[in-house]
Amino acid sequence: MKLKAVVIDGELRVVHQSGVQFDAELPEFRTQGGVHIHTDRLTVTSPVLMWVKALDLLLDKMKRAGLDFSRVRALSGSGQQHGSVFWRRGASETLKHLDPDQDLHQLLQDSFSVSDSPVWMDSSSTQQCEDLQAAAGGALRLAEITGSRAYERFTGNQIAKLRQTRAEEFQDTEVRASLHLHSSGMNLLDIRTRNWSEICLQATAPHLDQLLGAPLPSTSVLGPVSSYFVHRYGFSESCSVVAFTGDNPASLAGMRLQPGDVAVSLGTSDTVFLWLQQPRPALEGHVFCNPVEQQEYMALLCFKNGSLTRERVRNECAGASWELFSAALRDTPLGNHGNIGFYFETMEITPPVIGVHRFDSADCEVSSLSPQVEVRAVVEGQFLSRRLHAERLGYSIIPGTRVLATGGASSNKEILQVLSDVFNAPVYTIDLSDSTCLGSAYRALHGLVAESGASFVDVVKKAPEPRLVATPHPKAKEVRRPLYDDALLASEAEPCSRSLRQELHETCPHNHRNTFCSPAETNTSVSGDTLR
Ligand SMILES: Nc1ncnc2c1ncn2[C@@H]1O[C@H](COP(=O)(O)OP(=O)(O)O)[C@@H](O)[C@H]1O
Ligand SMILES: O=C(CO)[C@@H](O)[C@H](O)COP(=O)(O)O
Repeated sequence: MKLKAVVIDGELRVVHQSGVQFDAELPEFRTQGGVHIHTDRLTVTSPVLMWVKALDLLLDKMKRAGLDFSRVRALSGSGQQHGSVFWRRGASETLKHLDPDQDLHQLLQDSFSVSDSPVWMDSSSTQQCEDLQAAAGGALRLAEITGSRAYERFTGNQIAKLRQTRAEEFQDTEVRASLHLHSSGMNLLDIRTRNWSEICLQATAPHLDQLLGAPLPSTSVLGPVSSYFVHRYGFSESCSVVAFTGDNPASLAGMRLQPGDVAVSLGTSDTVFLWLQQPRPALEGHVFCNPVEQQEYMALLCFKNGSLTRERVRNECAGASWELFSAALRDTPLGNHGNIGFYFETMEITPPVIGVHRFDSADCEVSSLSPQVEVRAVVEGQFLSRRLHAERLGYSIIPGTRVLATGGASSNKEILQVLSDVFNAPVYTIDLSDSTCLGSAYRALHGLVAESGASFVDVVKKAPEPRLVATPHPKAKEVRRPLYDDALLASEAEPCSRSLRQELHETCPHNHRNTFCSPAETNTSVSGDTLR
């Protein structure tokens, strides 16, 4: 987990990159993977001052590297979606008078009413989610309004939890705002009107709209950069700040998604997302407002047990080395001789289940697999699940489909080969594994000209095309069927958790037990006009 920056020039070339790793460079906050997992295993937070201090360190690094801040014409950014920051009363006054001789983390040390910000991995607001769904007329109705049923990590439910469980801190809070401005991940925004939903506001906290302010289009220029950054780092007074967004929407911009593409982000979380023209919210997954086309949308699935699970298996089965992890993938065959696993080490988001289950080639649940087989089992199991859920969301893999991979693990060729084989489609990457940062830079550039009507596509047309990095093995198609069969068989095996079995079984609307329904049969393929 890092705070990262990318600077591009007018030709869209990357001219500077820097990063600050939370665990290693800010050890005083004692985080693991940038977070604290609390003893209930549901509450997951990050120290808010760690993020502020990381910004100090990042800007200092950029300055030391000789970046001429005075040439930066616009900046934008993105953050993990759903990280909630609670400012203390008086913070807006403090922000107006920042002394450029001091670090931000010193200046802002008393400016937050909650020192541990709930992050995207938090699952502790189930009660508030249930209350919100009841107030909205049910989970599906809430999904129709906000694009998602109630999710624990969404900011609205975190605000409701703070109000109910820590009334004093809530009263001491001045502006309740997510660190980023991607409002559709809050369970508060009506994704069609693009304004706050009255029902959701009322159910979350009275008069919340007055505290949140009006939601803004994502191309909005918020104003010039603060005088603190002008004096401390030498930014130009005319440098524009363009509205920030969530990391996944920024990544959609950075990869310049095209019709029929599916993006698979392998960051801390694994996410799968698509460009949508018409929202079709469902009980699973999310529909967000599109970050680059104001009238359009994006669909997203989020999987919590992604990189951290692969890391755990790497540490236990591959001597903590990605090279050995990759070698294990190279040395084991596609399909893993029928060995497969489901690794939901913490409460998963998609599907909402917990537990680790390994199955051998005879579909018997086993307590362990050999190290190499375990490595392939985790990666195949994860990608199998990503594909199953993407198809449920309406995604169909057709000739010409590209899988665009991004995020830290997309630098691993062997992992991308498994992705290509399981999706039976070619995998592409962009040169920078950090499409979120690149997308934020592209959005900053677009923000400068959006008012004059220039489209995002036009602004970024000179950007380099994604590179082909993996094509499916000729046998991928044949192997895919037993893979899916395995998944469905596994779903029937004892003592697999009931909800997991149900979850996998529901994948097939025809109630087939031991065979996988082809996408054509499922009647959920996306028509040409739903994908851009
Ligand atoms: N060579 C590699 N093989 C597989 N995974 C990797 C490799 N290098 C980094 N990663 C994974 O990438 C993850 C970080 O991805 P990143 O996109 O930087 O995350 P975030 O944006 O969430 O901070 C780490 O958790 C790590 O497990
Ligand atoms: O919760 C979600 C998406 O809804 C996550 O995707 C977070 O946005 C965290 O992203 P990474 O840190 O894994 O990129």
